[in-house]
Amino acid sequence: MSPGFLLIRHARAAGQAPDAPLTEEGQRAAQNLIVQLGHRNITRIVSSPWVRAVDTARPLAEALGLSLETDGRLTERVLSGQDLPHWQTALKASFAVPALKLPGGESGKAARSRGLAALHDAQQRDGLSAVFTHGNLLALLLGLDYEGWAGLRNPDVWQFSLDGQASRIPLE
Ligand SMILES: O=C(O)[C@@H](CO)OP(=O)(O)O
Repeated sequence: MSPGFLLIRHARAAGQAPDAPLTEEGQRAAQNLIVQLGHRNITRIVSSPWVRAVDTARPLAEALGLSLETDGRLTERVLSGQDLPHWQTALKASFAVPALKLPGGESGKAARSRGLAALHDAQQRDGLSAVFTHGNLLALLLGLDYEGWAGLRNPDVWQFSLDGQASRIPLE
């Protein structure tokens, strides 16, 4: 059986667009992941291709001498194709009703399913796979509710296994 995953939400970023970069604080936090996580048995690194996720993963990948793979199934879940004035209410509803699909958006159920497929393909027999992704998808993978999502930080790191066990790894 695979030892499982470290699921990591990217460090603080300057925006929500796919090309939004990390802030300076975010860059420092990404560097800090080297000392926070470098001693764990990470043998593979897979990231969402969006800039803020890749740039969070890169320092750790370089420090460990691992290649940085990307997987489009780890990109953020888009809640709606339109700007929603009450997006928190919509997001709360989507956590409560996983099949809920807003126009131009992706249901929580569909997002979770492609995220799990990416994890399935990222797993290693002999070590942890560090998987860098985004807040909403991370919450869906972990099985958190709206309040759990709201409590996530940037970055946030969780140990996770495909049988559903999840525990947060505190960062210093
Ligand atoms: O907060 C989140 O859940 C998402 C929203 O798209 O963003 P991020 O990529 O910043 O985690």
